[in-house]
Amino acid sequence: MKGTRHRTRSRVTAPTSPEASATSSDPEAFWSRDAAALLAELDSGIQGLSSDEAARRLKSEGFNALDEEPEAQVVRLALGQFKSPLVLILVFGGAVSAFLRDWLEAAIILAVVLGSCGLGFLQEYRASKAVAQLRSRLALTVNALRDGARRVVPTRELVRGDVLMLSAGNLVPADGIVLETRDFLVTEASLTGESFPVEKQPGVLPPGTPIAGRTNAVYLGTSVRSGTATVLVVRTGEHTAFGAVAQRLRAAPPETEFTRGVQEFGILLVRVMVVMVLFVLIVNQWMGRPWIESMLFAVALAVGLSPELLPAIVSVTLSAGARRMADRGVLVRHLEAIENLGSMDFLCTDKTGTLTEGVMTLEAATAPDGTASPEVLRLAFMNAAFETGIDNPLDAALVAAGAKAGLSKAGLRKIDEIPYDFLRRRLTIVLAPEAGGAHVIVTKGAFAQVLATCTRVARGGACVPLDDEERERLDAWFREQGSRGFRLLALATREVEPRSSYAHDDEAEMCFAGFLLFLDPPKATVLRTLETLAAYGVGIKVVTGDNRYVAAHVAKSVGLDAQAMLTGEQIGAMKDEALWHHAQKTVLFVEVDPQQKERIVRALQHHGHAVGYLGDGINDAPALHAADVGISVDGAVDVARDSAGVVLLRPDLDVLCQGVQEGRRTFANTLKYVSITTSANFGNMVSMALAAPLLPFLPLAAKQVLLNNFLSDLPSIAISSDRVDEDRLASAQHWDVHDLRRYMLVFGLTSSLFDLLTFWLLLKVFHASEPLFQTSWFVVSLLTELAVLLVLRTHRPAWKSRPGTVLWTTTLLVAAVALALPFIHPVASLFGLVPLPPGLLGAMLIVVLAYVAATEFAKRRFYALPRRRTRKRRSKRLRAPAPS
Ligand SMILES: Nc1ncnc2c1ncn2[C@@H]1O[C@H](COP(=O)(O)OP(=O)(O)OP(=O)(O)O)[C@@H](O)[C@H]1O
Ligand SMILES: [Mg+2]
Repeated sequence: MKGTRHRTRSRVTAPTSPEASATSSDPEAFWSRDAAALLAELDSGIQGLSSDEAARRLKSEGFNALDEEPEAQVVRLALGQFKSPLVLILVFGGAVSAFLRDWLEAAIILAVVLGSCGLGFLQEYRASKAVAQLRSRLALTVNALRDGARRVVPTRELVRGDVLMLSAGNLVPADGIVLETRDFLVTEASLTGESFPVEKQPGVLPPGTPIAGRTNAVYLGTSVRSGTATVLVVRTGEHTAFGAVAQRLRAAPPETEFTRGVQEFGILLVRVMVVMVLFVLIVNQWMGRPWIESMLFAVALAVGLSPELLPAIVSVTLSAGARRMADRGVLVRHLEAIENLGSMDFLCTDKTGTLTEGVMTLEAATAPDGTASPEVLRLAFMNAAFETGIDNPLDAALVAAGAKAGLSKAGLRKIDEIPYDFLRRRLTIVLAPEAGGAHVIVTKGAFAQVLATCTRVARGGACVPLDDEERERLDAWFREQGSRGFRLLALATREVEPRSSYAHDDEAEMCFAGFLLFLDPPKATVLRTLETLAAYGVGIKVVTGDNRYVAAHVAKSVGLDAQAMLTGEQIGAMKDEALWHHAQKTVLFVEVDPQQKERIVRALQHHGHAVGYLGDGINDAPALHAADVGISVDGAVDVARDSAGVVLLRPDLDVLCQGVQEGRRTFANTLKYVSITTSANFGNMVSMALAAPLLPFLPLAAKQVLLNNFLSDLPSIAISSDRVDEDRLASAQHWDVHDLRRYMLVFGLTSSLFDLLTFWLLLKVFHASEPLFQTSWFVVSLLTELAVLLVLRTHRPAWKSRPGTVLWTTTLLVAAVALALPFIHPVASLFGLVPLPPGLLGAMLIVVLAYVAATEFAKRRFYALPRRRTRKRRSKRLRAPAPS
């Protein structure tokens, strides 16, 4: 199932030909133009625009954004309310009444249609507003040159002619041409489908170059994998290559397990409805009733069965959940993510910043033998201070420690930089004295990866050959410090003859200079949080690029089993089948690269688990994307935040526990609405269909059906804020249409049984006339629908679970209206209701009470039974075929 979803997504993001639209909207093919000419044409310069000019352009060109105009959104939402065939049927019914000059009937139908559409619209509109507001709190920014200085500018406010500085982890915010690059690799999978990063360099290309070959241009929707670049913005917003595609994408949002569940369920309902409506129509015809009246009745029935507020309820419930989560510091970017958060049963997490504080301090800079070394500190400081890649806590700690020791960049010049990447796991800076002289290559990085470049080792101020014995000694020291909880980097250097540029193969024949020891202690609260998550049935797995020793130390100190470990090397050697098997049992995945992080997530999903992934780096992006719910933190790089469905405003796992709870609560309430209203409606349908041939008249007039339906919907809306029992929050929940069908049958038919009893009482005992019969049933069916809501909202005995305040107050209110309506004069006669004699009313109330008791009993049986069944279904899930 997960596989399908992913396929949908990747298809959605890999359009066939953005090419055509890109060239047709702008024939000038900017990749074939000289950078200087483009700058001149866009009236810009290497220093960027002035802020006045940028403001002027923003006014005339519009925002650099692909979102819909607010007005268009309102119209789409409003029209969406009439999309349902049921509403159309109803409108048709109203038109027929009008044609027959039955103005009152027509007006009532129209009022009900507008009433429920209006209600649906209002709720959905508020929900979408809330989501938009939440999203805007995560607005992206970019470094741009304005007034000749580097400024942080919201990407929405970029205009043609802006000059940007992009670095690893950034999302490319517009289309443009690169003016200057440094090992600048861009992932363009969203545009070209190519998953390997492409290197970009300034240049001029033939106009006919296809988009995948335009190595001098960058495009909105792609992301920077490594290195840095200066970029001139040439096209923004809808004029970008991605903009043209995004128009098409908006029509088809990605399908999730949740939306698919809702759809499947809708189809089931439509089927039941068609059968019943036909049955009613045929029977009424056969009994020779006036056809207009019976058609209106059938139509009203159809409307009655459909949970027409479902879309509104789902979005209201989810957005109410989203708002509550936002108050607790969890921002939801896609509403469906809430449901997925609630169903998550494995959480994979990065180490730094989630399990640990994420604020590194440099504890020591040592020579290879472990003695303190100011020279190693100096070199490490230079490496970190000249580095221009993504901001990271290791480099920040080195810069801070160096500054504290009085070091500065003065007197040195950077010749070149070989940026950090997740496969090499090292970062190289080439330095030279301002005054001139030999170049020094300074490399720092993960121990094994730095040692691999070394053939010599520093000893007593000189470099001596590195033999096996010395390697063994270094390794032993590294292991020892790691197990003590130190995060460790190695440093190596080499002097070379001056050259203008350097490449990867210059990281060779280096001299091992020493170690850098950092401390990043585990968070104080993590232990408790992990225990809470475990109590919720969420298993924790740590997935880190860091080395096994320090990872094991951290894992142990937060109470995880550090024995169950797999290394990146082992995973690399494993076939997928083997990984499926091992991933479940492993707690600690160490020394893994970004692709392996993704493989681990997929391996867990293969067994039917709903997997959450918590991470903050570019190296986490593929895994975040693959996970059922990607979770990132506010300070994360753009790419990670953009791949995530949920963003934690505080980098604190405790917030996450609350998020899981909130997700489960939201999901439980949505499910309550769906299961309760459909079983109640289903019961009513069956009763009416059966009653049609048995009764001398229609059990309810069409307008009464509609009013009844409208009134019973009111408390349903309050379900979104209902309380949820503790025991329902204790385990992950899944959408299950089979269960729903069974639910609908059991409780629907229970209600039908009592409806038939009511019919019998009314006809045979009270010999009720048509208006009296209809009024009684109007009141009874409304009261039973309300009562059943209070019974079925909990798995416990109804009296042992308190409903939410809004829910019980609206329920009482509507019940009062139901009882009073037949006595309120003009309204009652408008809807054909008559006052009920006390004896009849009493009898009806007894029926309602008996019905409530029966439902309570049926509920007990229903939830007592399925324990065995649940386990069976779960194991079926486990055996589900492989997602690919
Ligand atoms: N700026 C840097 N300079 C040099 N080496 C680095 C730098 N950043 C990371 N490394 C090395 O690469 C290793 C892997 O880092 P990476 O950021 O890929 O891990 P991660 O999976 O994000 O780990 P974590 O779980 O700690 O966040 C680090 O342990 C470190 O040895
Ligand atoms: Mg990380």
